[in-house]
Amino acid sequence: MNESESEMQARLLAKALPFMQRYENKTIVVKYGGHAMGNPELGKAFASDIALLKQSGVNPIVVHGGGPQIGAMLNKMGIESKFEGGLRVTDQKTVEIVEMVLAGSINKEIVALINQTGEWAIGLCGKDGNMVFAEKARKTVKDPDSNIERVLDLGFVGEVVEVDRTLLDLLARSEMIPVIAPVAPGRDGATYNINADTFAGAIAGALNATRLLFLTDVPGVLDKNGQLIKELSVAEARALIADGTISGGMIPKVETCIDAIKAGVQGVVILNGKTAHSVLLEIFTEHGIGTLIVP
Ligand SMILES: Nc1ncnc2c1ncn2[C@@H]1O[C@H](COP(=O)(O)OP(=O)(O)O)[C@@H](O)[C@H]1O
Ligand SMILES: CC(=O)N[C@@H](CCC(=O)OP(=O)(O)O)C(=O)O
Repeated sequence: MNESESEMQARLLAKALPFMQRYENKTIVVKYGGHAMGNPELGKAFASDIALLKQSGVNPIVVHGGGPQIGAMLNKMGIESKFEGGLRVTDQKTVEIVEMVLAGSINKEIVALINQTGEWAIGLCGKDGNMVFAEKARKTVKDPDSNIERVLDLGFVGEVVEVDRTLLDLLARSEMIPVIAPVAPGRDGATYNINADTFAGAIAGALNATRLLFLTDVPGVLDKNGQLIKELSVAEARALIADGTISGGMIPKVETCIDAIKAGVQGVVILNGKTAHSVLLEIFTEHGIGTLIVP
């Protein structure tokens, strides 16, 4: 017989009880990616996990993406998505749509899901409470043939330059769970589109978070035989990038993990967002389910 959602929740909850005090009063930043959002049942399970963290005395902060959803909206408006080095080339029209989708519909969808559990979520972006300031990203790429470095003009793609903890510290002492979209203003008055992984890393670093979780579409970092690696030091993670075991989209993700650890996060976990209740299974079980990266 298939287990119902409520039966599954009850079973996981019983297992979680012994571990619930481990992260009391600790900050856990969870990056919820656009690909993990597609399935309504998974979305509900995610919201109930975040609610349970809050009820257990943890300070959960959700940072979300929405790349595929931005792509779909741009498509509707007849605008083509273009990426360079994994980042969306963002002109003025595009940044308006990015803000509308990320800080608008997606942000409110996640807030509503968490609120449906009976908890209180509040939707924000970097602009709210002067939380995050960005500046134009300065990215370069190396031409593989000539080896010449080229500066990329990505338009309104930003890098975080400043995080002010005031609002997040205030919310940590309240009933509210912050849900943050990776959009931030520049000191120049422009609005910047920031990669959600990078944004989550900057927030977690500024708060010296105990854990930063990256929900993705694989169980974690896999070794050469496709087996999950349970724990990695920064040095081991770098070695896996250098020898090609870590490739593609996993490279910037692991690099973001390393940057977050350098910025003061105690441990970063890459885990499968497509597993129901993955947050609960990571935080409230003895060994977690993903790859833990530590200093
Ligand atoms: N060693 C590795 N372990 C796990 N995934 C890897 C590895 N090397 C490359 N990848 C790829 O990285 C992908 C995750 O990166 P990405 O698609 O950018 O994540 P997201 O869209 O969730 O931000 C995986 O789906 C996998 O194809
Ligand atoms: C600069 C840049 O590329 N920004 C991303 C922001 C959203 C994001 O990162 O969403 P996921 O986590 O779902 O990929 C974008 O425009 O798609």
